[in-house]
Amino acid sequence: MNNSPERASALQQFSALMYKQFLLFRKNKVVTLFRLLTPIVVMSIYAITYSSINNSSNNKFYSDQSYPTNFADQIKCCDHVVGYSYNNDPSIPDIMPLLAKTLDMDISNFVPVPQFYMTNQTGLASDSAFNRTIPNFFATVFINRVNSTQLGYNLYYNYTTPSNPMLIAQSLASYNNPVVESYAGAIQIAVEKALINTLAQNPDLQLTVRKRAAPSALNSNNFNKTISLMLLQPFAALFIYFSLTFPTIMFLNMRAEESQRKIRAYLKTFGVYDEIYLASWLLDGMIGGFYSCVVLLIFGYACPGFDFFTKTTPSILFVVFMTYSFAMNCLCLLLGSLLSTTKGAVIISVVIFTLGLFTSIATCFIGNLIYNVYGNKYAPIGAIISILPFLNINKILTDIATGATPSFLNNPNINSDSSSSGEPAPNILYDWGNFTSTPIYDEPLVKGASPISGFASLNILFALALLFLFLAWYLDKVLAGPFGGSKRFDFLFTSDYWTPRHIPFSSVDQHTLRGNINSNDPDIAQESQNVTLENMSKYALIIRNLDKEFDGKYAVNNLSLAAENGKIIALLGHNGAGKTTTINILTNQTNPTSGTALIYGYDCVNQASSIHTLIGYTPQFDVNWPNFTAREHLKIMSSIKEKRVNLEQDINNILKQIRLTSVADNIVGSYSGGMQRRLSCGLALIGNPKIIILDEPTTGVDPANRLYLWRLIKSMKKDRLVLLTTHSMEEADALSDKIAIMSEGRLAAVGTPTHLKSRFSSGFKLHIISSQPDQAVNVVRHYLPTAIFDKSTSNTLVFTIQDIGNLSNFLKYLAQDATAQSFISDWQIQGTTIEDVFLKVAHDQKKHN
Ligand SMILES: Nc1ncnc2c1ncn2[C@@H]1O[C@H](COP(=O)(O)OP(=O)(O)OP(=O)(O)O)[C@@H](O)[C@H]1O
Repeated sequence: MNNSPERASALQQFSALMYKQFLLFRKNKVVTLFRLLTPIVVMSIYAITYSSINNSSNNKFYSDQSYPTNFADQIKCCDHVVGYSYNNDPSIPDIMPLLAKTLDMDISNFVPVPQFYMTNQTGLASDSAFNRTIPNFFATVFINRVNSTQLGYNLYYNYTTPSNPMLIAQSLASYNNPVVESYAGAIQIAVEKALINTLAQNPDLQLTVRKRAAPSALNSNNFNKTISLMLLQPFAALFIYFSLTFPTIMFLNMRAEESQRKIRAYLKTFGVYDEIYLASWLLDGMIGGFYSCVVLLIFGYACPGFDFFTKTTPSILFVVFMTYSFAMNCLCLLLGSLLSTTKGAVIISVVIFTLGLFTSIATCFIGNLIYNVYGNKYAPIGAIISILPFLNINKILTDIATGATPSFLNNPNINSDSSSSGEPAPNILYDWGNFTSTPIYDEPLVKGASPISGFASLNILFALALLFLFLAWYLDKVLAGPFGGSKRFDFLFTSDYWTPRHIPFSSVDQHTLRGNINSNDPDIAQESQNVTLENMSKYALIIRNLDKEFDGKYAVNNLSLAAENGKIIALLGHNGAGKTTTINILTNQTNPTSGTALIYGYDCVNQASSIHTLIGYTPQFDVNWPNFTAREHLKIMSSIKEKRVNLEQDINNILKQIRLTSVADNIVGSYSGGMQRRLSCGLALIGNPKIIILDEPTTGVDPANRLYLWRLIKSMKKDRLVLLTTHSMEEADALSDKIAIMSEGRLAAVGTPTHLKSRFSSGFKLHIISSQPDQAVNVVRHYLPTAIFDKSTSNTLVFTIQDIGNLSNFLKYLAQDATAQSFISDWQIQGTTIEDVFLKVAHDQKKHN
């Protein structure tokens, strides 16, 4: 074919498919938001949780609360408010008035308690302050002189004071009642002031007291670190798993949706390279993976509490995250080749995610106990973990977490050493050396196991990713799609795959003609003879002895057919007659069991790449992306199909032909059924194909749109062959130059509409509407004695007239005789229709079988 369009290059197809991925990203807002926001939201939750736990260790209460002063009024529950006791140092009694003054209280509220409690403070705490077996105090102060320059004191207070309603309410609120403690804090400060004034021997000495975090075990140097380690070690890996896995699950659903909408199969008819199709999805997934990886690293290094990141060599994390993303994307592509529905994808997604999540949670809690599954009696579990990426990642994350954030949960030695020695902790605890060695674990807990290094697990992950990718590619070619099977399962071992066979015309003639089942039918016998070498150049389409068997049943049975350029050929047949299967063979969506189909001399099986540029195809159903516009559809499909020169101009021409120019930039989901059908026909026009195949182009279309489509189809046949299937006999009659009727996969009749009508003509049909049917029958019998009475419905009578010899006399009678007009109100004579031919052929076939 000199003027056949040039197939699009792999690069052009790739950029067209990436444009499609970009549109999916831009237009599927919900999925895109999930993919973009998941890592941000998940890591934010971690960071917020971390900082709130971390901040809670700073003592909020002591740092910003101001203390009350008028104690006497407020602590009415207590008889004496403050009890005190002191040893015999004479200066100590002077402290109490100072104390009362600072607290703005009457000295009568200060009551001495027996010396006994001074030596048995535990007893005092329980008896006085808590059980109140002695007069009711809010607080009790014990003061004693340690030496000439030091005064010591103890303060006990009661935070369950019951008789004051205010305090009851407060004490119910919490054990460490902050309000009660604020009074105690005020008393403490007052005691400190009084002691200092006493020691300084200056009662007027002004002191400013700053409240700082209370000395507490909670504020030891180690605490923040311990909390963060406790938190990080068990849960950081879980958050990372979630951030990396969830977006790939969304990715799987997008890919499955393309199969469900049959877009994948449709793209094949445009000649898309399978490898390019997979590559476009893979790149999309990897961009998503890279994005998640960057978000994780930004959070890890920018937010406090991510020792998992800051103590690990960054390149390890980058490589791990990207490899996992690669493996998951490849797994999703494999599942995408296996699954044909989004429902299936959702079910698989839930299983994957739940399994991975449980494993992640389990590894967070059991820590390095997970290593028990390597090399001892649990080894089969280890093998399963290794071959499923969403489980394997949890093992790798545990390797890193154990090394980078050694908490006491997993590795008490490392933790306690670094905190108590006072030496600064090293910046990186987990480097490539650690990553390539056996992970750190507790010997007693991991007995008899030999855990593989994180790097070894990563290698397994990578190798599996490659295997998944290969299987995705292989199954995409081999598995039965919506139009039947594609390649043989052993196609890789056939020479045709590696060195495609170009069938020369001459070889076709050497095929032995098999006797057609209807070979005694002259038209069919002639059709079989047409497909010979001499006639080969005359025909655009040659189908010769074509068979397609599904599970032992022939969908196409020994079909031979030829059609010329510049014509419309209609394939008719009942449901299941084999029309669509024939089309699927011609469009290289399924392989024939035997036989040959040639389009302009190119073999539909072995020269698929040429076939795809020669044909334009409209499937039985509208295949489209509902969120894309007509212009976007045409742009993508054009760039996939042929080498582009004037893309915009060609698109505008097609839009004009299918009358969608004014709505070209509206999304296809908003189109009516007729408009979508027009777009499907427009997609068949892409690349000025030499043969256009339309599978039921007007099914479900309203009369106005159907008329328009008829005009379009008629205009399509200029300089090309149009092959259409239809269930509308009227359509076949109006449009086609040749009709082939199929029955049970076989050719049952073939010829021009006129030829078929005359060959299968059963005569003319006479329809009479009469108020006196009996009289009408008598009149017909009189004028047309050979007419056969077919049927009567209500007052309509139908006759078949084979001998038209006396017809003119009868017509004269009907037109001129007044009596005739008195009981025959209307009449019509109709020639044989294609519907009559079809029914006759079907009837004959039934008889024959
Ligand atoms: N992938 C397949 N697997 C098994 N059987 C199939 C497959 N595709 C088609 N068939 C069978 O082959 C026969 C022909 O089907 P085909 O779809 O070609 O008929 P058709 O003439 O196009 O029917 P319709 O007018 O309903 O579209 C039917 O019996 C059908 O069930």
